[in-house]
Amino acid sequence: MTDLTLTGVSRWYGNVVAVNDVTMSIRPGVTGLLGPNGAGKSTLIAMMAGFLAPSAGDIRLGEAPVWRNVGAYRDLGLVPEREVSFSYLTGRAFVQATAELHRLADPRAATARALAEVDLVDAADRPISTFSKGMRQRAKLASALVHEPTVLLLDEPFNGVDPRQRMHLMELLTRMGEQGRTVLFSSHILEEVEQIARQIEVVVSGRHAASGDFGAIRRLMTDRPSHYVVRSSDDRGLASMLMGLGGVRSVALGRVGTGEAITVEVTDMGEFTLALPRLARSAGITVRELAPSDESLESVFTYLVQS
Ligand SMILES: Nc1ncnc2c1ncn2[C@@H]1O[C@H](COP(=O)(O)OP(=O)(O)OP(=O)(O)O)[C@@H](O)[C@H]1O
Repeated sequence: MTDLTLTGVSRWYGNVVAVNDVTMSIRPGVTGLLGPNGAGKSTLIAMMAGFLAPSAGDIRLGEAPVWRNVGAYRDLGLVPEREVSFSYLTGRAFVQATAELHRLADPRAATARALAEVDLVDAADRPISTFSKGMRQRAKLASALVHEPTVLLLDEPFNGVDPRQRMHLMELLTRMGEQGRTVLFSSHILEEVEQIARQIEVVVSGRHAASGDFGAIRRLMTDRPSHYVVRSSDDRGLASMLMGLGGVRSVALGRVGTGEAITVEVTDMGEFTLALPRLARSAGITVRELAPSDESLESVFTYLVQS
């Protein structure tokens, strides 16, 4: 019942394909949705929460579709990235308004329980405008939890939150996962995801690029050969030298995109990206471009090692 299943989900805005044919399952426990800015994380989360219709494909909570299904909304809680618009409200009034919107039997009691759950009881009667960023995130979390959803979706919950509050928020999410909830949060920072997510789903350029625990994703990235496109002041000279370089499996010269370039298949990208500039410099060749040649796991790996 608490599994969220996405099948062939795409979403486009005019000509922009924000999410491209994503199929994945989110299970109980904490899952991290990792990807660089603009990867499509917010769009995916809005669709999973039933706030945005997929342009194609299907999202289900258990057996039930989430789009236009009031029953599914009762099981879903969303912590959006944007700030609370009504920050003149107290934390309590804000959370209670959500409880009333859900038509809960006892909105006051539900509000008190949600505020206690996120540790916001002492500050609950202050306006949200006086809260720190971390406290505002917790107020949004209380509002998302007030109807006790089984699935909790959080869009960049750690953005701008100071380290102490971040730890606090991480503990809260871990606890929610341990309670058997399905918790999914997005982030563009690997170490955040690594710290609390049992499962990591990587999205890059709208595509589902990798899935697994942190170790599995690392292995996936490093075990397979990667392809690079290299452009330089002397492609022919550089290509012949690259053939003798450790970790290089094949070298080809030819047309790539709008011009000539070297395409290199490497088995050890770490060694290759260190050795290439040295080799070029020793021969007086200028490297103009070094880029992964496709949009899939290579670029994810480049992204992962950069962050
Ligand atoms: N309402 C919209 N209209 C047009 N394009 C949009 C809209 N919302 C998102 N996009 C585009 O869709 C792509 C994915 O955006 P999205 O916000 O889902 O990514 P993201 O991974 O959440 O990024 P960020 O971390 O920067 O918020 C981007 O290219 C973005 O510019």
